[in-house]
Amino acid sequence: MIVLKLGGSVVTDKDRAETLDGEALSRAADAVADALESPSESLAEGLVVVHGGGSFGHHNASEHGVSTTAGTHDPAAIQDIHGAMTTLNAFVRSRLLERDVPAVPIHPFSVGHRDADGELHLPTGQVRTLLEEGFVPVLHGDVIAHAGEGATIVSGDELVAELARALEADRIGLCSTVPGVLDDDNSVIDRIESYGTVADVLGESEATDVTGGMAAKVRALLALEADASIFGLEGLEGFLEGEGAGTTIE
Ligand SMILES: Nc1ncnc2c1ncn2[C@@H]1O[C@H](COP(=O)(O)OP(=O)(O)OP(=O)(O)O)[C@@H](O)[C@H]1O
Ligand SMILES: C=C(C)CCOP(=O)(O)O
Repeated sequence: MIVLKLGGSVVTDKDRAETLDGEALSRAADAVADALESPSESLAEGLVVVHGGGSFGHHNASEHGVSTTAGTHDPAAIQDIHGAMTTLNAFVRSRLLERDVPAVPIHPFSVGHRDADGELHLPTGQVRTLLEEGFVPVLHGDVIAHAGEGATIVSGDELVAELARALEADRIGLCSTVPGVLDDDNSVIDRIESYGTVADVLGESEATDVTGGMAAKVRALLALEADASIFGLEGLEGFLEGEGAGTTIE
């Protein structure tokens, strides 16, 4: 099966609070729908979609001083962040449903937690069952219970890594606004095998982002068994059809 992340920076306008990039979201939804109509070998075993926050969630988290490690005990802050993310989740699912993709929601705040060491625990029995029943589960970066911290942020990238591990994904794709991981000359790096070789070019996101931008993505993906790809919207269709796209993280 395939775990696909639609970056928040792709499906939203990251510079304007709570604003969708409707055109980009439609393009992504079209690519998913087309691929599911004549699925490649790995896609035939199912697709889990995770989306990030973009201009939904990051602004709220930043305003409340909440990150992946700094938590809050304020229920209003949790409502703000979770509410923004569930709103975006409804938009993403409705675009997919309009194209007959059987998208259904899973909200990480309701099912997962971090322990006192910050490690993420995410039950996946419901994801597996929904996949087996022919659905496309759609998860999202969220606020999440955190022992000793109240609640912190879990990024879509962390969820992708956890789902890929637990469900033994065949392929993992992160669709972002960049065509891949870029080197000093802005050329796409083909393959990354270790963090050390690319650490100097990896940075944070250019927009408000509490979860670490490209550096955090590469770190999370390097820890996985299966190869993962980071690519732009133009690479999504090809990736879902089984082709290589953007940067491969081994
Ligand atoms: N070496 C690099 N190559 C490519 N992008 C980089 C690099 N270093 C930093 N970046 C930044 O990382 C961003 C991608 O990370 P970002 O977290 O914004 O993506 P996303 O997953 O699509 O969005 P979100 O986190 O909202 O879901 C790029 O837009 C770019 O600004
Ligand atoms: C900020 C929140 C709530 C979600 C972050 O998810 P990401 O955009 O995948 O990093």
